[in-house]
Amino acid sequence: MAFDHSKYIPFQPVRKTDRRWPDKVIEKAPDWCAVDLRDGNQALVKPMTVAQKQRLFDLLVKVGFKQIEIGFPAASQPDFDFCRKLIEENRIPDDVRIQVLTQARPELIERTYQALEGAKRAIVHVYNSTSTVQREQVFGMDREGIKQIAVNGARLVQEIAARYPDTDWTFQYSPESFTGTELDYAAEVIDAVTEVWRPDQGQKVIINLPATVEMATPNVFADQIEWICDNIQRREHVSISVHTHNDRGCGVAAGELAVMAGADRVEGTLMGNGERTGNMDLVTMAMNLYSQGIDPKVDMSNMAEITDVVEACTEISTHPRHPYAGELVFTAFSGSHQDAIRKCLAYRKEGDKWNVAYLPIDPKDLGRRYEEVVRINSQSGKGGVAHVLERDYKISLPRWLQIEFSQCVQKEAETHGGEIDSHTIHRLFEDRYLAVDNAWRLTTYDLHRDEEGVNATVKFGQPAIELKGHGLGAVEAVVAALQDTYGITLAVEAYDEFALGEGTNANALACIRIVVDGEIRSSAALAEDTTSATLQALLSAVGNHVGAPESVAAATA
Ligand SMILES: CC(=O)SCCNC(=O)CCNC(=O)[C@H](O)C(C)(C)COP(=O)(O)OP(=O)(O)OC[C@H]1O[C@@H](n2cnc3c(N)ncnc32)[C@H](O)[C@@H]1OP(=O)(O)O
Ligand SMILES: CC(C)C(=O)C(=O)O
Repeated sequence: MAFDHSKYIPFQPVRKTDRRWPDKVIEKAPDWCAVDLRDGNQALVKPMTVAQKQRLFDLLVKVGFKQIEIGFPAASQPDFDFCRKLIEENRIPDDVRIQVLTQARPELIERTYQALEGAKRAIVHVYNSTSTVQREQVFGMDREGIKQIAVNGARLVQEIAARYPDTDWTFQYSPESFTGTELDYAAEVIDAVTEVWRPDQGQKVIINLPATVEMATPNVFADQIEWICDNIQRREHVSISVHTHNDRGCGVAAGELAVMAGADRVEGTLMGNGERTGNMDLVTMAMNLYSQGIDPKVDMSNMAEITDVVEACTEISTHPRHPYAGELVFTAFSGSHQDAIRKCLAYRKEGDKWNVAYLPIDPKDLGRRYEEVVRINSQSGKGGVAHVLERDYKISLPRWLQIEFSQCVQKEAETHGGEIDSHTIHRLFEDRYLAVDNAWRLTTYDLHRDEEGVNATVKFGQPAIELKGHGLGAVEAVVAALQDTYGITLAVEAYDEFALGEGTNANALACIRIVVDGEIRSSAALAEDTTSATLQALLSAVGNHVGAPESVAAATA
């Protein structure tokens, strides 16, 4: 059997009885390090050109990242050239520290420093694999041998740095494949490295703990981080960094739980590009903090620019459901969601804290528009349809007409499939309710009130027909005239008038529902004033039932 789960070994949980991280709450942003130009780049089908790297670097600086891993200069000429370009062309702002990666191999470390010559400040990041699988199967070495690679690398990093005293150096060590490494052994290697570097004597040191491959649930990673923080020497003198991958889809969760467990720093990439299923997504984690009222210390307000640049440099498109960044992440198609969003937005007052159902953050904060929040398809309801007409055409519908019209929109959506845009919704409304048959087009009206009510005269159609009637109000008077003239029974079930907002040609909208000879007819009309709109809506509704006015009048006579 090819699909055989029994060939996999379950991950062993960390034996821990003093777990504190589950009760912690993140209250401030960690130090961020963007590794798009290194881990992101090494995972691309087409690694970035120097020009693409420059564009992405400039974006990372603009967004506010202060530590940026720019590549693996000893591994490829473009990475080396890019490092030289940044330094020689003085393109690194004073508050930004570039970071470069190297394996713990002498020739690579030498070349790394050549790439960094002249840098004002830099992080040299050296790594070697420490996991059981790598020790046994890749390096064929025991624990001591692997530790020696780390220690030799650390020594060389320190020695060569001393040749460049004008640069402000930070050293970073990663026990690569940390998640597959026994914790006591990881601590032993880290201690051996910090014994060389002596952060307690003033050297800036970062110990980066990678989930090179995400192997367990994020709580297990948090246990590993808390354990290391509790058990390494010189903890208070080093910055503990994490670098998570997304193999199980929990890269961000692991990063967040690791911060709860004591990590000071988080490495990741914009939109999570990186090896296999990607790196920890900086956009998501930063925006998760933001949505909790925590300053993420990076500015994601121009999300369109972030996605544009990342897409252009990685040649990977953004998933429409990508948290905070995807095209559809602030869009509701479902009727009940649309209804709740519409009501919450209407309820909200200037200066209120954000508390809108179905929208974890205000889309405007990321440069998005409320227009894209409600979009209509066959899953939508009356609230959404009403919202679109209000938003785009300043047309407010009474509840009874929202119910009726949304069924018409839904039928259209079901017939054609997919989305119905706002223009089509408006056209459907016009065709179904606003269209006026010339034979029933109101030309003039005259209303006189006396003690017994209103005497109404209406003229409509071409050639003009004039009707007179009497009633308690204008509508009742015209209803009476129509009943008498056409021999119909007519009752008005509902009618509503609205003054229209700015930006429309008419000033008033009237909506009416009548029962004529036992049948329901609804209509609406736009006009200069509410009385004209109401009378026109009434004539149109009657016309829908009666047909050509003269012939019926003649037949009745
Ligand atoms: C988890 C990560 O993301 S780590 C970053 C990984 N990034 C990359 O691999 C991209 C850049 N790498 C490269 O371009 C190349 O691998 C290079 C230039 C670094 C090295 O290239 P080469 O030496 O030609 O080949 P290769 O990578 O296969 O070398 C592996 C050798 O390095 C050793 N090695 C691997 N990692 C390390 C390390 N961190 N420290 C010391 N030695 C190491 C291996 O044991 C192997 O040794 P062997 O040749 O005796 O078997
Ligand atoms: C070099 C290290 C930090 C790495 O990229 C990883 O382990 O994923």
